[in-house]
Amino acid sequence: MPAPEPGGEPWSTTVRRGPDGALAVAGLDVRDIARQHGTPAYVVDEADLRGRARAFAEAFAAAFAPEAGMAGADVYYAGKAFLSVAVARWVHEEGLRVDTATGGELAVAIRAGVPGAAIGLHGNNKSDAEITAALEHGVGRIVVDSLPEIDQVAAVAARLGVVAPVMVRVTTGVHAGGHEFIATAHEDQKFGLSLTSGAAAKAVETILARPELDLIGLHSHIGSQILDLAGFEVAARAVLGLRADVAARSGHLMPEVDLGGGYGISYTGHDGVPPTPEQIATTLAGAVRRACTDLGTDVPRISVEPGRSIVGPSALTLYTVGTVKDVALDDGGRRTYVSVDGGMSDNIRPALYQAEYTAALASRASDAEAVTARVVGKHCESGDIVVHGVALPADVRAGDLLAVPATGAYGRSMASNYNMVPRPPVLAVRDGQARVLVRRETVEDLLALDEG
Ligand SMILES: Cc1ncc(COP(=O)(O)O)c(C=O)c1O
Ligand SMILES: N[C@@H](CCCC[NH3+])C(=O)O
Repeated sequence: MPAPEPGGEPWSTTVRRGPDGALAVAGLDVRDIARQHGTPAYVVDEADLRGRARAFAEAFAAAFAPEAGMAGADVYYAGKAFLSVAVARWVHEEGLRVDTATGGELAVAIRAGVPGAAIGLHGNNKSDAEITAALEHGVGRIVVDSLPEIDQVAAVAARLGVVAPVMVRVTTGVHAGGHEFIATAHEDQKFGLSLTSGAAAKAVETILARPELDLIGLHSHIGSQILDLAGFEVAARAVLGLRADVAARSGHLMPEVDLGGGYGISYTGHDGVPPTPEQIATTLAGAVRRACTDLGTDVPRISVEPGRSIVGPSALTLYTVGTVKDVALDDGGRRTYVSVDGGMSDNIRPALYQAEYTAALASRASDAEAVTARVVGKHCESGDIVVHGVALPADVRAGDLLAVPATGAYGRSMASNYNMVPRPPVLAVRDGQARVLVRRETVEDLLALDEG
């Protein structure tokens, strides 16, 4: 199938085709972007990203307002999807907090000036150094992921003379998401503490007995790239049930519950309709309200941690076409292999999750007939595929620019230097101007790490 025309998903909101058929992002022609900054490049549509962040902030503020009988909500942008100083600043300016999963992500949020109270720290294997950095910066919450971590956080808090605000990450058994490696709440995996085995309740009890720790709530994250909201409702009911049980046993009604991230997006325009922030917020608010009524508890303050749904649709990757090769298929058909100047080092998702993307000729119009094309990278690996199958004009040739939309999440953040390929820059475009958020790596950067 061909890529849908810009003006709708999976393109970011300001992408358009100009009069001569070339794509522009926020009014800037992709040929100018390529001339000024080279390819491959991740091109972030700043207004689009800010708009998505704002839409989440507004939708959750409305659905969880005290006037709606709720106790408020916080939206944490999950930095693992993509984090840079500018992006952390933008999302914070738009009313979001920042969720970090490592000391590195925490350092970016701190560098961006995000106040500690607006930062959360996750991780299934946090180091003492990461916990220390988080507590020294006064983070609003550390999400505890295992029983040994309770002593670890308590020891660091005691050393620093602070009380650490913690949540317990609960696995609810709800399995959702695009791929097994992406789903995170079923039992047989490394994250969180099981609800059914009693490990989560044990963690709660242990934390309540530690004066160095303040148990602010429970956390559930069920997976990623989820289009159907039903799993979130089931998980919400499960964690709210545990919260009510704990209150009945100990008298401590935790003030907060985090329902995680994981909202799906459109990658190809043919892969289902993603929920809007309003749909997500109202669905979750309804589920929380109903569950708390049934359980006879007050509603908690709710938080969520979307990453992909904020940054994913906001960026495209711009590549230059190199070799084009026609191959015969066993069924008698033909496939055109279009090689681009990047590949699995800038987007590992097709190789890792069989993720589907689409692509469009970006630097010109063509009325050539369409051929079935596979867009591949330049790495020494036959699985180095950027787009498994897409209709492209038959005259696609070396020097053309190709755009792959919806690469803002888990592209640059999971990029590698496989084959000593330097990682592409991240450019932000706004009002016809591009600026570098993260510069292009050079071979010299890579050689600088090599001590000989
Ligand atoms: C704990 C946690 N929160 C938030 C996210 C963000 O997920 P997504 O980018 O799918 O919204 C993830 C990743 O799936 C996660 O593991
Ligand atoms: N990195 C994954 C999702 C995992 C999200 C983090 N828990 C992706 O590209 O889809």
